[in-house]
Amino acid sequence: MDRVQVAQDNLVFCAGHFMIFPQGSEPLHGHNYRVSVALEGELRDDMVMDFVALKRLVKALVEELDHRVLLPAEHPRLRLRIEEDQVEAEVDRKRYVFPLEDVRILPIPNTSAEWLARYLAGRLRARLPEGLRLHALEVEVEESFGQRAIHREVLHAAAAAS
Ligand SMILES: Nc1nc2c(c(=O)[nH]1)N=C([C@H](O)[C@H](O)COP(=O)(O)OP(=O)(O)OP(=O)(O)O)CN2
Repeated sequence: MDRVQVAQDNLVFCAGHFMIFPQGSEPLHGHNYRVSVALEGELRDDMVMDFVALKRLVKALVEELDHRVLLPAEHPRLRLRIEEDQVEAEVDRKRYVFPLEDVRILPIPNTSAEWLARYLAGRLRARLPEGLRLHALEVEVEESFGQRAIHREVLHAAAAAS
């Protein structure tokens, strides 16, 4: 089994967010997130996957999040209301209103680095080309220097065997 990894300087996104903790929510703030992706599997045409194609896929995913405010759709204390081109986000006693085009509403319960890594892994998995012989996929999201979450998925046996 072999492993490839892409972790280039351009696989970054600058985004605003706030974590919602049991005791309250953080102030809105931003990070320059860095993303890296690793794939493990058998060789096909002498590669696990072509770096060029993998970089292109990951870059497209991070660009969707770049320069946006990230809001988790699945947190039980966050109420999101979309009216025309505005999003109102209410958590506890805080209320924000953002232009809809400036936000990404994500299907996750919180915008922790862990959930962002899982979210990106799911998006990437759905876009991987057919026919790769992959065993595992790993996405790392670094929120700030030395502070990162890594999500690893063992891929379905059928995908690995194909
Ligand atoms: N396991 C996790 N812990 C925390 C996460 C996370 O995503 N996963 N996120 C946060 C906050 O979002 C926060 O932005 C990071 O907190 P903190 O390190 O305090 O903030 P800074 O990046 O500004 O770091 P300093 O060292 O204080 O400058 C918290 N925990």
